[in-house]
Amino acid sequence: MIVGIPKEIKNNENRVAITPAGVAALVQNGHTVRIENSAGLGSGFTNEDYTAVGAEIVATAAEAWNADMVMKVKEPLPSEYGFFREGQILFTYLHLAPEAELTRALVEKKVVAIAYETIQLDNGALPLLMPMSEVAGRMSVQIGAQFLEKPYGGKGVLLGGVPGVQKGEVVVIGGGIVGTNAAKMALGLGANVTIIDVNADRLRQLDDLFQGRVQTLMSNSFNIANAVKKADLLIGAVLIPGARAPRLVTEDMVKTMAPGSVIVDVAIDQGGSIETCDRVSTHDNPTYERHGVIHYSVANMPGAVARTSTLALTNVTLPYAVLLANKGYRQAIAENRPLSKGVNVIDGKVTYKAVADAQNLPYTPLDEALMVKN
Ligand SMILES: NC(=O)C1=CN([C@@H]2O[C@H](COP(=O)(O)OP(=O)(O)OC[C@H]3O[C@@H](n4cnc5c(N)ncnc54)[C@H](O)[C@@H]3O)[C@@H](O)[C@H]2O)C=CC1
Ligand SMILES: CC(=O)C(=O)O
Repeated sequence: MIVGIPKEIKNNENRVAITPAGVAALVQNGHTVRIENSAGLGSGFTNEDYTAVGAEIVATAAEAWNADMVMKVKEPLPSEYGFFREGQILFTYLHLAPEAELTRALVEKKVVAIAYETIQLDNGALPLLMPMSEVAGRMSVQIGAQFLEKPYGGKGVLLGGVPGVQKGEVVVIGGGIVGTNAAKMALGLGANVTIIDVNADRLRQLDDLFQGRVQTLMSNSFNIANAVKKADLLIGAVLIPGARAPRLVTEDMVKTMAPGSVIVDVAIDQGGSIETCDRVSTHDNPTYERHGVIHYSVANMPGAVARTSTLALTNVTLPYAVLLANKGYRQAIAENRPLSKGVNVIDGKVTYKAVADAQNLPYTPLDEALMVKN
């Protein structure tokens, strides 16, 4: 199989979908890997690092997209839709729920669109989302701490306080991977931390994990309103896999926050969990203000720490890429249930229910979509 690796084009997206170790594994399995010129530089990998293990370097995006399987990091942008072709495997983060235009293009071009973020183990874990959620969760606190500083427009609060002075209040909504990693960092800085989740068992686990050093709260609008009011730093970290993020923090709640407080809505890639996070921001221009509160809603946070993120991401994507390349998508998804959950669009049909529901499109179960072709 020919595997294509285009250079990422999203704002400040410095990650790349494959490392030299990944190229070596695919080449050893008899595949051809085409990498767009300088695609790895943002993560510290040169063309020579790739050619040394058998990759071909191609000059243009069109040549990298001319492949049986295209591996990327972020969702394709409109300038890339023209490269799609029928039956091509696209293996990347897609976050289709808030992306009507991209979903339409994948359906129309009959791409086999496999989303990293919906590959799911039988225990519910999302193994290809997890490492980037670890990164973004950890980053959310360092970013929040920076924007709380006066020169960055914040209220001038040090999250850890100092002896004799109140600590900062960090409120995290969603106690999964992002939320847990945010809490670890916030506790490390010495802040007071509250985690809100809808899953009572998860709250129990978090209480055990942090040995009572975080305040856990059940997610409901009463508890959220009270917590948001006192937050110096509010972090949005909820997820319902594949679905548009639930809007849990209303504009009225944001109005109760003190001026110069900071919101980091990590869940913006699924449409955002805070009503006033009404746009996706970029690393170039990451913040905007609503009701005196600084809002940060960058959808590719890990792209800023690309070396760490590329290594962490490709550790988990490579085994699935090798499986897809060796067996072809039909056999690979028939044999591997977690991988089959990653299939969002196939043969012009939306096969992930939460995506179909979010887009008001017909939903076709994967078995049915595959049967039609047989
Ligand atoms: N902006 C960025 O650069 C990045 C964004 N993300 C995004 O961060 C979000 C969170 O990801 P993970 O932590 O990996 O997900 P996760 O599945 O590990 O955790 C989500 C948590 O949200 C909770 N939840 C669901 N509905 C809720 C509600 N109504 N109230 C309170 N809690 C609720 C769940 O019980 C779960 O504990 C996702 O949208 C993910 O795509 C992840 C990495 C990078
Ligand atoms: C998860 C995701 O969308 C990212 O790492 O950019």
